[in-house]
Amino acid sequence: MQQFDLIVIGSGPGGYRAAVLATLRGLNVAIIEKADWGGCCLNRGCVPKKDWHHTAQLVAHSKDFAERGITGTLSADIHGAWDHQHKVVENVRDSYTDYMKRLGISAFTGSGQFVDANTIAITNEHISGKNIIIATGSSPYVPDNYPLTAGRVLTTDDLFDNPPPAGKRVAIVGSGVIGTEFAFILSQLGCEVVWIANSKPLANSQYSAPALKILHEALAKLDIIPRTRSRAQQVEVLADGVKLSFADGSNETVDWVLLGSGRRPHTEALNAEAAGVALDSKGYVKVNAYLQTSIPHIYAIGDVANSRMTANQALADASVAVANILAPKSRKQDVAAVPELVYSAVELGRIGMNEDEAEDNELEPAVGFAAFESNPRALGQDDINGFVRLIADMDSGALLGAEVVGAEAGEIIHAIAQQYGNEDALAHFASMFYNHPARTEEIQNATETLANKWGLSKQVFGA
Ligand SMILES: Cc1cc2nc3c(=O)[nH]c(=O)nc-3n(C[C@H](O)[C@H](O)[C@H](O)COP(=O)(O)OP(=O)(O)OC[C@H]3O[C@@H](n4cnc5c(N)ncnc54)[C@H](O)[C@@H]3O)c2cc1C
Ligand SMILES: NC(=O)c1ccc[n+]([C@@H]2O[C@H](COP(=O)([O-])OP(=O)(O)OC[C@H]3O[C@@H](n4cnc5c(N)ncnc54)[C@H](O)[C@@H]3O)[C@@H](O)[C@H]2O)c1
Repeated sequence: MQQFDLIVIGSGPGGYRAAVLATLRGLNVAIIEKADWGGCCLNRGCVPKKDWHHTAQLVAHSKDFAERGITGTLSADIHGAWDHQHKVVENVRDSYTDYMKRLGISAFTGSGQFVDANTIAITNEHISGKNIIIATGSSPYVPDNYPLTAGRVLTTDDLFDNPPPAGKRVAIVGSGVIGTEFAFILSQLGCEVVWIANSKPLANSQYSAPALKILHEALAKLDIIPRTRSRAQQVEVLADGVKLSFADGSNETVDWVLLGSGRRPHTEALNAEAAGVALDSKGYVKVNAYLQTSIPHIYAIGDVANSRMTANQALADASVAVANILAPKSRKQDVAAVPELVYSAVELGRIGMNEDEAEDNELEPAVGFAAFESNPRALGQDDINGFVRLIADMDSGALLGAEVVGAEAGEIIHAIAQQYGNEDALAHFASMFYNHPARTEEIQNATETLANKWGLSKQVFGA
């Protein structure tokens, strides 16, 4: 039986990152994948979604092209967009597998199953590990009344696994992150979107009221048919479409349905009980602050262990787990320090606490604010929606959290994330040198409002 310092089960962002990092730090590593290398994020999540988001943005921005002296009309084709993301995904997957090979990581194809706390069975063989990381991700949740049907009722996994179905009228179900992102994306890719949502977009998120206002206004300008505060009671797959019936007697007939109804941790066929690994009541693998499961040398990371199901979290978890394998209990997970992003009609990013959480922690939040509406870069891009908002503690001047709304929020957030947790974050934002004109300059402007309007001059500019 082959012996390894570390066996990683699952090759999504969590598992892949853990395997690479552990190898770079000198461990002898095996990784097991039962489906596509790269997991949900690469094959059916972040990577193809961002490819489509870019296409959707090009279409959305083209409405302002005439003002820039660019003439002609643009139209989008979801099938062409699907082909594009497919090529990008294949390209990234090749580079992932090639890098693992070059690093000498032992890659096993098949389903990994615990035999005991150190042994994993894969199809016809057993391997043994001193440490094991469970990184088996999540699967889409399909409500009972939605009959999954090829070409008619789809999860996002189905949408990226096969070319899109025929027909332009699409019902999107759910107002969480997937619903909010795909309502925008599909509406720009030539679909007629009927959005079936129980609440307003991202109503259950930590984003502030000003952030949600900008998002809701931007979505309201699109040709989306909203069915807010409604849930389909009955869903019938017909020969030529899908009929959704509602409690008030009304109905909608569409060509196909896309579900954004949540995801569930994936532990199916893992046989976790053979190793003594405990799950919680919702099916997540139970972990402590060091990401150890109930068996100390077995760790769990990413979607399978954390209800904050993002690639960013899985990547962060991988660093924490590997640090603790190398030096036991040396690094705690800090969920608040991991940025979260949403890619819709506007980009939204956040990190740390919002004002409510700050108050719940008996802190007094001060808000530094700078909008993109007068930012020269944003004006030149015809895209002035959004702002940078910094939440600081009135007493200490510590940076408690931040929000970036608008174009490139997913890049700008890094300048803030880099300083999150540093005592002198505000002084750093005020004194660092910026590229001009750039959207990131609004971090400096927001910091200066903390000095001017909230009396944090000493913390921002020094004595
Ligand atoms: C449509 C969509 C868009 C998204 N966009 C973003 C985004 O923009 N930003 C972001 O941060 N997050 C995004 N996410 C979330 C992100 O994809 C997940 O949080 C992330 O992939 C979780 O990583 P993971 O490593 O925990 O698991 P996964 O990526 O789910 O990978 C787990 C892997 O383990 C394998 N596996 C499972 N069981 C076994 C077993 N027993 N043996 C062997 N292999 C096994 C699976 O086949 C899978 O490949 C998106 C998700 C979706 C669905
Ligand atoms: N940008 C990102 O980081 C990103 C992008 C996409 C997905 N994800 C992650 O993937 C996971 C899944 O996303 P999601 O949007 O599907 O989940 P979600 O939990 O954010 O939203 C689920 C939605 O489905 C609705 N819903 C639940 N049960 C239903 C039912 N029976 N009938 C109708 N509607 C129902 C809920 O009301 C809610 O609106 C999330 O954890 C999310 O964080 C992250």
